[in-house]
Amino acid sequence: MVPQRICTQIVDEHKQFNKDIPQFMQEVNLADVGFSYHVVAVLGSQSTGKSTLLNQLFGTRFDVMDAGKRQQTTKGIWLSKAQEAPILVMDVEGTDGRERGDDQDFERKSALFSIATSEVIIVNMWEHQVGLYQGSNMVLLKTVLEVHLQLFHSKKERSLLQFVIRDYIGTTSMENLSETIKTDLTNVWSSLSKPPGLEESKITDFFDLGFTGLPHKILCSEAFDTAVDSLRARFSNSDASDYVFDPSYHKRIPADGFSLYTREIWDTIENNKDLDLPTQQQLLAQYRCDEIIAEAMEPFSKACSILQSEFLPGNLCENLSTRMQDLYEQVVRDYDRQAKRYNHAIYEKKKLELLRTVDTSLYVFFQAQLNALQKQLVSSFSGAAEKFPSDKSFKELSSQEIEKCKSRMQEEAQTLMIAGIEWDSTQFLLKLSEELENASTAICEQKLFSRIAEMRTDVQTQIGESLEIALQKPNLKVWDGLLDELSMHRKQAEDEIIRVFPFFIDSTKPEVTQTYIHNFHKDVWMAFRKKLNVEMSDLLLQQRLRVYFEENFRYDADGMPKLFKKSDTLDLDYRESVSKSLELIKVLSCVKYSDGRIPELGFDVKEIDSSFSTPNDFLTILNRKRISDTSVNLKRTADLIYLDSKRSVVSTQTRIPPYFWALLLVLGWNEFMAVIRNPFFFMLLLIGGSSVYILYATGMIGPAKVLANRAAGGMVDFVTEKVAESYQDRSKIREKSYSGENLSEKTSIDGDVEKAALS
Ligand SMILES: Nc1nc2c(ncn2[C@@H]2O[C@H](COP(=O)(O)OP(=O)(O)OP(=O)(O)O)[C@@H](O)[C@H]2O)c(=O)[nH]1
Repeated sequence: MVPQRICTQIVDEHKQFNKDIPQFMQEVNLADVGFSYHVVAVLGSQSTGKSTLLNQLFGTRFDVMDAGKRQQTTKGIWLSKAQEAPILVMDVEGTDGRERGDDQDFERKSALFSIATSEVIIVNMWEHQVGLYQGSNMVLLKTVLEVHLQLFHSKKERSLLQFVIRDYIGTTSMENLSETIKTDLTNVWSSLSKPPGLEESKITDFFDLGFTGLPHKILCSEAFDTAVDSLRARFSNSDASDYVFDPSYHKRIPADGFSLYTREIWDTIENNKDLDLPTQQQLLAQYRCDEIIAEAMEPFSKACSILQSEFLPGNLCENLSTRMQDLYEQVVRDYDRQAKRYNHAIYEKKKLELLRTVDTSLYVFFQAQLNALQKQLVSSFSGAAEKFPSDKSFKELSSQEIEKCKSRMQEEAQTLMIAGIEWDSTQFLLKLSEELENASTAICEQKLFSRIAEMRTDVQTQIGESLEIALQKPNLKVWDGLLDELSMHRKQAEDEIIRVFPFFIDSTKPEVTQTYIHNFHKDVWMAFRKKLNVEMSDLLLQQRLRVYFEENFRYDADGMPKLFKKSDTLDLDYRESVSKSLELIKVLSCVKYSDGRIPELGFDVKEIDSSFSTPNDFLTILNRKRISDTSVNLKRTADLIYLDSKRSVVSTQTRIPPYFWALLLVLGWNEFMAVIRNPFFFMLLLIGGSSVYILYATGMIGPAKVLANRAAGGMVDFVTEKVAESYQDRSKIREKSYSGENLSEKTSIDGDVEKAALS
């Protein structure tokens, strides 16, 4: 354990203030006692037993002069703590010291310092000094009191001047001695130059005066001890009637500010400035309050950092309200505990500053929490709004949901409010409201758009299919049906929009609905027009025109294929079909009714393209050049088809003339009848016919033909070989017989070979 330091030099003999006083205050356990301490100082001539008295009175251990010498012991101002009471005791260098000669600067400054900082000033003097102007320190007191009066008149602080008469013999009563001192003091006081308004003031307006006599310490030691004991009781027993520490004497400087306060006073005295104690106290209060705020803010800032680290972006922090309240209360408690003792106005002012800082720090969390909540509420609102039933008013459901979200926000803001701080949550509510409205509008529009897009897709799909079907087999009234169908779909969609809109949009604004209908018409028409461009591409158009031409040229009204027997019929049909096809090109070139009416678009074509001046421009598919090109191409295609048909007619007429069939019947009549009448041939014909039919029915006619061809080929080879062999044999016989052959035999063989070969 560190031994308690008994005393320290608060101001050394070189007038330097000790910087270790705060540490000293800690060591003597006075740093945290607040106002519960007292300050006593002793003034008096050198070697008048001041230190001896203090040591015996308060249990201090100030240096005491060796009895054999007569020289100064106490240098500067020493500070110690009374052994059994929270009293700071200052032992001040004696006045009139020969060591300093005529330099009275230090004794004046130390005396001023003692009066400015102490509640009780013990003025130590020998009995024989009483009545002496110099010896009783009256000169010093005059100077000190004059300055004191200048400084204290506004504050009206009081102190006790406790005169201790040493070596009091008792021959002169204490009353007489005290009266003498009072008279001297009054004289001194009256001779002071007083500040304006204090001309009539008395010394007793500022000082209480006390007088005590102490017997000779060495000669009457017992009496001395008894007198000191009774004097000590006056310093320690707060219940005693003559207790010296009247509350009005206290300088109202908390113990933790004692060092700073006394240093400031010493600096001011040392620099010969006017000692403005109230200002000093305010400065001290400001300084200390700032220090206390810094101390209180340290744990607060740490706790805020921890809290901040727990604050994940977008997430709500649990128990935030309680934690903020705790932080707030803690920092205020920490501040109040120490700062409350200082100048009240400064304390209040600094507290406001502290609260502002705390407010700003905590407001960040308040803001973050409400922002996170806002995000969550907007997100949950969007989720709920997406699922709103489509048969109920979106606006109504949305308003209800928005109100719920706002109430939740209000509730949270209220919960986060800290007692002592007023935060305005209006802006958060407004922002939330705005975000929710935006989200609501966006979802509403998106739902509406998707509903309209659905309708548009339906219409486009249906009309697209119809268009494809119609153009696959076009006719001269191809647009009539399509336009009627388009008109019907548009009407249905329009009715649906009028039915659905009030669920989403304020029904009191019909112009909004009309805008949507208008746009819908435009979109459908544009999609229809786009589809037309695809379906009326050159390739598809040529194909379709060719089909149309062929339909007219090669098929009759019932859809049956025509059999051209005469060229003149073919020519007539060709001319008619070409004419119809050219007319179809004209019909297809522009989307309008067959009676020439232009369909109602429902919008201005300039909205689509400013180059369009009339609906006709928008509805025209084939311009004049395309009509011309398409007509030329069609003519070429038609010509080819015509030539093909013509060739077919000619070949049919030239290949098998009808008389051939008649001749065949006449010439082959007998053979035909012979086959019919002969059962064997008839059976053979029947079997052969059936076989051919079966082969035909089973699709084996092809393979059978191949087999037959191969078999026939093999047979021909075989017969050819045999005939060749036979010719070789006969040549040999001819060579042998040389003669004996006749012409008739040769002719007969040749005929056989030829037959065989032929067969
Ligand atoms: N006659 C007399 N002498 C005393 C008394 N008390 C102390 N002394 C003696 O006076 C001398 C000075 O005592 P200190 O207590 O050192 O006096 P001081 O006033 O503190 O001296 P400085 O600090 O040097 O001014 C010592 O030798 C003491 O023994 C007393 O009551 N009467």
